[in-house]
Amino acid sequence: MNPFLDQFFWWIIGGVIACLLLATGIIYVGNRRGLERKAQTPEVTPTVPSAGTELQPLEPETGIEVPESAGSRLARLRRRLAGSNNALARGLADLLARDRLDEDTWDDFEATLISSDLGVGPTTELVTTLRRELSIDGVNDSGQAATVLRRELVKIVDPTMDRSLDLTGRDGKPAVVMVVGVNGTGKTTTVGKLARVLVAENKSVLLGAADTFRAAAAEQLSTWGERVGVETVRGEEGADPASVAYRAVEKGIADGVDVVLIDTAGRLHTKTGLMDELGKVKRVVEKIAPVGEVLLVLDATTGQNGLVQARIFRDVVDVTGLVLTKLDGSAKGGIVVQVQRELGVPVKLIGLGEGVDDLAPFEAEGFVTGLMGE
Ligand SMILES: Nc1nc2c(ncn2[C@@H]2O[C@H](COP(=O)(O)OP(=O)(O)OP(=O)(O)O)[C@@H](O)[C@H]2O)c(=O)[nH]1
Repeated sequence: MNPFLDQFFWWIIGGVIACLLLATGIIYVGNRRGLERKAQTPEVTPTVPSAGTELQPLEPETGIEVPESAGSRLARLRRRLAGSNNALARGLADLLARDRLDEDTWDDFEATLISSDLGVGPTTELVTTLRRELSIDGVNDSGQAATVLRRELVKIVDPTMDRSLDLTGRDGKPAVVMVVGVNGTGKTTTVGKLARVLVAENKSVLLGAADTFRAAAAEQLSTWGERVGVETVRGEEGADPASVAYRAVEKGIADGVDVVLIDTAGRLHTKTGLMDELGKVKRVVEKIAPVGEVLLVLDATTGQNGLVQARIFRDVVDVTGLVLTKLDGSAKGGIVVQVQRELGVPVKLIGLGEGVDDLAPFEAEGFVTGLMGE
């Protein structure tokens, strides 16, 4: 063969092999990046609604979800609370089904209430009142006892407390709601769920990701917002949370939104520096708009520890309302009474699951129905 053609032939072969190697390399690197991205993707609150949650319709043109309407959400969550298979409901039902209310029954009854985190004080008070009421009326029948118990429980949960959220902005400025609490109690999830509730009520909302401590938190919050067409103001990781909160409220004022919801970083109530930082976030925001609500998120499953946290948060940021999360499947609902008494602040919202619309306003009657498993 002509040596020139021979050389040309080998150049072509070499070129083809080089191209193949290059292509394989590109595919390999691409796949690796994809896998790495997947591994780094923050743990976002599940987008799959929990059992019983109706699928949310999408607005066809924007891809934005339309949150569940208030009526349907409340009916569904009431059913969940009432039907929740919690130990207290079972315990009370079991006691009330007994033929006679003797001393042993009362002791078991007291133990059941204490194990639900109702606290020794409220339990003793409740049992004393019940025994007195039942003996005055000569009731020894479990059906009637249930009626009296229900009434007394509602009384100690206190239906007279004002549980409405202050969502009226002052001087034409947006209402500002700050959400605080220790790590992992459900702050970001609550802010996301609350944004959905407000959007469903036709309010314009802006989110402030003042949790600059955990990079994934801002991402998680933005995801919640994007799903319902709500913007999120974010800062760099490690940025001053007070400045992010300030910028969010500033933008909220400029955009004329109804409500700015500020998510803050989870912090241990025992860390003085972090608690001071939280006080600063509130003070800085209040330079431009009053903070109408400071919601303290407590995990219902943490029991007594929740009380200790609540006291310290109250002292630092003047808590105006409590959000009790993870009440689904928790037998510790009695904590509602203790924490309200301790702080003199009402439980305003309850979290009843990981589903996107599993947040309900708290109301004494419905809650007691749930406790009694009715
Ligand atoms: N079962 C149940 N899980 C909940 C509820 N609310 C929140 N969670 C879950 O609790 C976990 C923590 O929620 P987050 O919202 O990330 O908590 P956070 O307080 O913002 O966490 P940090 O930013 O680390 O302080 C998530 O897995 C949520 O899905 C609830 O009402 N019920």
